[in-house]
Amino acid sequence: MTLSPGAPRSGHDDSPLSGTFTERLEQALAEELAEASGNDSQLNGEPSSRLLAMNVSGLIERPVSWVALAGFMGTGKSRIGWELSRALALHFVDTDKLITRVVGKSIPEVFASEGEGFFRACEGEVVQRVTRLEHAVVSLGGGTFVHEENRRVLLSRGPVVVLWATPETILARTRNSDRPLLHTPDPLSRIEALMTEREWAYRQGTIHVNSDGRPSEEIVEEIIERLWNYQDAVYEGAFAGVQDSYADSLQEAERAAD
Ligand SMILES: Nc1ncnc2c1ncn2[C@@H]1O[C@H](COP(=O)(O)OP(=O)(O)OP(=O)(O)O)[C@@H](O)[C@H]1O
Ligand SMILES: O=C(O)C1=C[C@@H](O)[C@@H](O)[C@H](O)C1
Ligand SMILES: [Mg+2]
Repeated sequence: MTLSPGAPRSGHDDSPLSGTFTERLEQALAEELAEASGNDSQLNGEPSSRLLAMNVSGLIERPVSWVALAGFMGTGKSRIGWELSRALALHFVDTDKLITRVVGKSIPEVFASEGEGFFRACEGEVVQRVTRLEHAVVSLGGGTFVHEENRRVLLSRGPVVVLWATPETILARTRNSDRPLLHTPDPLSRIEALMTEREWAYRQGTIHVNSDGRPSEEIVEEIIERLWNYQDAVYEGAFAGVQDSYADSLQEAERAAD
């Protein structure tokens, strides 16, 4: 192992990056944000919906300025997250991509050479960092939200949208891909077993959206609508809280005057 999250790097490796994990993370994050903000080509030539958040008067109106996407592999976190970030005119960060940039290896290579534990430690560091960002859509890895501390940090930062799909859809979307946990002779059974193991954790998300058999634009639209509802509820709750404390202080003042 040439790099440990949170600790100085030792030895030599072939990555163009250098320094401690934290330094490399900062550099990778800067590169990632710069690349994503200047690059709409990930939409495969489709017109950018980047300005959807801008109303006729030119003001940006969005329900939230930070949101994370969680869920099982292949539910569409990376793709939908990117499209959502364009629609809300927010930065986009994909934690899997960020880790591969920091470590200088693909995810299967990291699993093979450093082990899954190392990858999970990287995820923990990255979660701590991306929850300090402003104006961002953060797409997580499939296992990130399963870890309790990650869940706690993410849910205290902002809404976490969980995408869902059936095992069959997940299999179709991840077939021939490089997800190391699905490198098995019977990936469908592996997906079903992992899903059963993890479902309770995904259920802790703020908003749940089905991604099965639906075009990405429809999913993005539903997420935005649900985020507006979420924001309304947050405001109403906060306003009710203000009203409650105002009523309490009035009662207190009345009692004091008696
Ligand atoms: N709504 C959709 N309809 C059709 N294909 C989709 C949809 N959403 C995602 N895909 C495709 O499915 C594949 C997997 O999607 P994506 O990489 O976004 O999943 P993910 O949730 O980020 O997976 P991982 O947890 O492994 O990172 C990609 O090829 C993507 O283009
Ligand atoms: O579900 C998981 O545990 C994973 C999902 C991917 O996003 C990657 O983070 C990695 O392949 C592990
Ligand atoms: Mg992804």
